[in-house]
Amino acid sequence: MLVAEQLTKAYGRKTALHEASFTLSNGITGLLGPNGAGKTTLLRILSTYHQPTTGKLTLDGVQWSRKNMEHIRSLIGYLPQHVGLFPALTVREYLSYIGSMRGMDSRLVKERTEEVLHEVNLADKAREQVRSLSGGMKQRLGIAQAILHEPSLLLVDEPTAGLDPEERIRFRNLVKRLAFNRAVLLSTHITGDITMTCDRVFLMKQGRLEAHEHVHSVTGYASGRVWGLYAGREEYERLLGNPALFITDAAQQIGGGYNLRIIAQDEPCAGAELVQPTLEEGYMVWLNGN
Ligand SMILES: Nc1ncnc2c1ncn2[C@@H]1O[C@H](COP(=O)(O)OP(=O)(O)OP(=O)(O)O)[C@@H](O)[C@H]1O
Repeated sequence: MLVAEQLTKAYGRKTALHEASFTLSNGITGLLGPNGAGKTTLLRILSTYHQPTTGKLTLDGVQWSRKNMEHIRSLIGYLPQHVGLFPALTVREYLSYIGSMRGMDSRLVKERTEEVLHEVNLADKAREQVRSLSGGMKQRLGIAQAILHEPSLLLVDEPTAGLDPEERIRFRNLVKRLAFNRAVLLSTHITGDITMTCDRVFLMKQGRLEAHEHVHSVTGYASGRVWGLYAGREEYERLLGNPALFITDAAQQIGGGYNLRIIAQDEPCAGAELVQPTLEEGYMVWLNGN
């Protein structure tokens, strides 16, 4: 378990993270926030890449310090937004290289390489060059390098951006499986990834972190404010022009009309009915401070 107390990070005069306190236990915690909210800063601190300006971190009972950083690093796996994958190596060579760079025993590297190749479903690609892999396979190889040393904390930064739907689902299931016996922090802009995989959610805005024990409590921000309505083209256009409304979905129906979902304080027009909000709608209400 990771315990963070009052973590702050300043880049010169810019405070990118303000006194964040939270715990991470087994399972997946989603990290959601707009561009510039401080998500990558937080992940870089937790991956030991950056030092916090102030604050305290404890992982599996061990308090972080310069002296025990090597031990702490052995407990953490990190898949950054852009992972350097050495295109000319084969998949197996790449994992062996990462293992030896981490100072793992060579027999253990061999053993773990075969295990993780199966875990991420790349065993049949072991002899292929990294450059020949698809985007989704590269992301799975990124996860393989992150779990090679069996970390208890796995940090994943925007893993499914750019993946096709099948690879996205495959990736979600992989991370879900990995979270049975470790804590995973998953930063993403895709609310669907969080709804499908996460137990808890951290919301971040302007460097401030708000921890939610359940995805439902974020959804709750939009409770009583999301309206469903079937509208014809003209009415849809009229509603689009109303700045007090926020249309979150407009699925076109076979008859030519639209099934709209609208965030609004009050009934946006006659016939609209309150509907169950989604995580995305709860997040939008939270983000705009309503
Ligand atoms: N090395 C740095 N030096 C100065 N400011 C930085 C540095 N890294 C990040 N920042 C600033 O800190 C803030 C948080 O940035 P960060 O990259 O952590 O946000 P983010 O939530 O990950 O954004 P995105 O979703 O766009 O990746 C931003 O205002 C950014 O400009």
